[in-house]
Amino acid sequence: MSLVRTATGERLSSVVLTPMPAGVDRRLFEKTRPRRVEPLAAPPAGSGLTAVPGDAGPPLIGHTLSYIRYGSTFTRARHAALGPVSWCGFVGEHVVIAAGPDATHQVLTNPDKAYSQDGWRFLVDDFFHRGLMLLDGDEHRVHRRVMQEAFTAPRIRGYVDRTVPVLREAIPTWPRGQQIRIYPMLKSLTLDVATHVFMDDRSGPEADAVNQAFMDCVQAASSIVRRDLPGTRYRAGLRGRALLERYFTAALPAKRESDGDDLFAALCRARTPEGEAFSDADVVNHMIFLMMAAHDTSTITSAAAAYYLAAHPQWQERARAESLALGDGPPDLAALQSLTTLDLVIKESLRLAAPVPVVMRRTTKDTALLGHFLPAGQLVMAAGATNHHDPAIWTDPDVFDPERFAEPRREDKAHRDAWIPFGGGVHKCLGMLFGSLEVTAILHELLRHHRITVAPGYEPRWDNTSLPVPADGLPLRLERWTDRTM
Ligand code: HEM
Repeated sequence: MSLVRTATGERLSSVVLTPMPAGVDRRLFEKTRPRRVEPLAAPPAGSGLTAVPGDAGPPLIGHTLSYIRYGSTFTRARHAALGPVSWCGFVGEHVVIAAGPDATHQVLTNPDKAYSQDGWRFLVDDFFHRGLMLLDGDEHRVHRRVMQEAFTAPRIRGYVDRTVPVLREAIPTWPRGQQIRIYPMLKSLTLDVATHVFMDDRSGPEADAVNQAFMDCVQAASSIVRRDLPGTRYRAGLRGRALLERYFTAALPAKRESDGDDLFAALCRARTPEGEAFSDADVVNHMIFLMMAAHDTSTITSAAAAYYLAAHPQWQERARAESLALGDGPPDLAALQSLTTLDLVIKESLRLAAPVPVVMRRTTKDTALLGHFLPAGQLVMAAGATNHHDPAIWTDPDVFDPERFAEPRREDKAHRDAWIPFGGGVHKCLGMLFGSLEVTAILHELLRHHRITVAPGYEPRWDNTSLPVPADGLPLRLERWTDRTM
């Protein structure tokens, strides 16, 4: 795999994402359709199972580049062409795509303990080693129970109270009357929130080095060159990981003594009623993973929601009216939860632009998925974002229509796995509540100060090299909201 990635080159994704005229793009997408459908592995005789259908795609790289360019449009097309269980060539392996609510449900709930998190470890272990999402079985259960102590309602209330001042300081100063790339601005903001809320208030050169190390780890996790070679993102990521380990290890003794209300202090103190607690190494590993899990996903969600609010001014006005009605004081958890229009808009943004469109697993033994045979050691991609566009569940699935989440429609209730941006089963996102509140607080502050607009006809393009991020930084404009000049 590393050879394949080395051969394809470090900056390939930017070439793969080159904008093209719609007709050319359509023809290019046509080429990703399975040509010669082949079985993945022969089912055991007499098992009654069928082979998974699919195709490897171009030699060595398989369909990796198609996924980078088309993301969940690619997995949806595979679902339409080959059904809920198919396979394709991907990052030098063959991956099974589990698409649609029944297939994802079985993989995520994992009733036969046939799926492990090795699908993630294979991609990101060098940088997020022993993060909660990378653990399995009893070890994962114990670590999750301990970590839950840092995500109780009172703790989350405290994190929200630490988040809001960071947003109120930054967002009103964002430039108006010119095009801004909202994605990098939100990324820097959510990284500030994460350092403030998770690690306590820090500033100065050390904070900058720590933030840079996080960004290096995130970039390295999706780099095409997977070797410690000079000048590569991968080497920068390995160095970043080493710096983070040193930083958190050095800060740990003081944190263990502190009674702070940041997440780092909370993890040091976390203890289950049975007395289970984290070792020093556990706290360091979890902090590094949590910083990544928390800020990238919130950035993508707030960027997508800001775009949809800009593209749908009637929803923007409706959400703004509720935000203004809250008054000028800093909102607490209850106030943020009362913003029902933003809640609908965020849910619809998470449906249409899921920040984690697929989750990775690997089979630990031969198993069956919806009547198909999966051999042991098989890489599996549970493509939850395909469910978000299923016409059997959603009316006009490609249309932005937040009302679909409101009573009496509640289209999300059509199936347990209809809407799964936070995953499902034992690995379901532990930061779901805090992440949603953070995004709500960001949009609330944006709406209180600015009107958000977007150029007519603009369509976001997503780079799916790792989590989907706007390929062009998502150009929007901020105006004074009292202006009627849109
Ligand atoms: C909109 C924001 C977010 C989205 C869409 C999101 C999505 C996800 C998804 C899909 C998973 C499941 C991965 C899997 O099954 O393999 C996950 C796991 C996780 N997330 Fe989030 N996440 C978000 C925000 C956050 C935040 C803010 C935090 C922490 C403060 C967080 C912490 C975690 C943790 C610890 C796990 C691993 C859980 C486990 O393995 O038991 N996430 N997230």
